[in-house]
Amino acid sequence: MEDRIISANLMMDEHVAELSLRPRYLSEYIGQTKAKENLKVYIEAAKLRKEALDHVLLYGPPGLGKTTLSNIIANELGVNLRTTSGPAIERPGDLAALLTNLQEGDVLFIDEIHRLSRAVEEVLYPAMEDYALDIMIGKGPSARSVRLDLPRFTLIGATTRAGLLSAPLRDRFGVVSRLEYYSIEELSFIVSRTADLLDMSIAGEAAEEIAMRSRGTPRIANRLLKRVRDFAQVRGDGIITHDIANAALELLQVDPMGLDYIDHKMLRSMMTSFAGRPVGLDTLAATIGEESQTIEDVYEPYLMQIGFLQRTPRGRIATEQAYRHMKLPYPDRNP
Ligand SMILES: Nc1ncnc2c1ncn2[C@@H]1O[C@H](COP(=O)(O)OP(=O)(O)OP(=O)(O)O)[C@@H](O)[C@H]1O
Ligand SMILES: [Mg+2]
Repeated sequence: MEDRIISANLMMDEHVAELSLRPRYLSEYIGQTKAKENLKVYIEAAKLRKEALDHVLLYGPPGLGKTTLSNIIANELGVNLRTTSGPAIERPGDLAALLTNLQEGDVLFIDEIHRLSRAVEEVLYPAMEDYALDIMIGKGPSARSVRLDLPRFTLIGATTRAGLLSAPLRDRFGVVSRLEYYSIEELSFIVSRTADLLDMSIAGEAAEEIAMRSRGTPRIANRLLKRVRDFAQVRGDGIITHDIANAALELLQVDPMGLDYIDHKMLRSMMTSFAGRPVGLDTLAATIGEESQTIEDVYEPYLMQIGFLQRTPRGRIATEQAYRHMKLPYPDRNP
């Protein structure tokens, strides 16, 4: 799954490239109007009052710009950003060390915050609520708890799976923003912006073509653009025309809706092997040889977003639109 060109997850060799493409200020951050407008007000207010920004939870599918947005928030506030992730904080002491090293107003960014252990989470509650750290001194009957004051800081948590967050943790975020898939227009803009940054020459229609096949995800758009550029340099004169973009995307086996062979395999199997009847997640997973979790987290959200797949109480079904896309006859359920 990881070598799918349309995977929204970060690939091994993309870390450095992404750094240079990340917008640094809200004004450069394309789309996500709702989240952006809200944050703009909160950031402005925090700066006016010279207070730390309320804790922020960002959630949504991979590659939509959660990490980017956290960087921007710290930038706009003009404070330091410390970055860590749920799995990296193994013991409560690790978190305590991070917290005591913060300065007034700093942002602590915890990626994959749904993966924090219970014990670590418990340290986080008083830290978020009262800017305090409760530590135990000594052992056995003489042990006592001491409360340490922490600087006023902002926690930004990011997760692709908000449903896995415990209620007490979720409740402690004052600002909760859900990132949405991007429109074709927004993605075209992102593609053009990236092309500019990388000194590429690209036609408007080519940018739009790449945008249409990027599954609403900037990370995928940027990746497709780079692969199309390779093609333009080898097969053409380096300029990305609409024809070159189409030919390259064809070769990369990303169809006009951004679906690849695994999406096709899954849809075709629902349409033929199961003849359009509702299919349970596990059955579907076994049939196409993928894990249920992967289907649920990675393939399904986009297929549902574009109206190709529906979840019903009895299982997953492909919609009429999906049949049309796959050029298969839609089973008539009301003969
Ligand atoms: N609004 C945007 N405008 C322009 N580029 C963007 C935007 N959002 C994301 N990008 C680009 O997409 C890439 C991926 O974004 P980012 O790493 O922030 O996603 P993420 O939501 O943190 O993903 P993950 O869930 O994998 O951590 C960035 O390198 C950036 O270049
Ligand atoms: Mg991220």
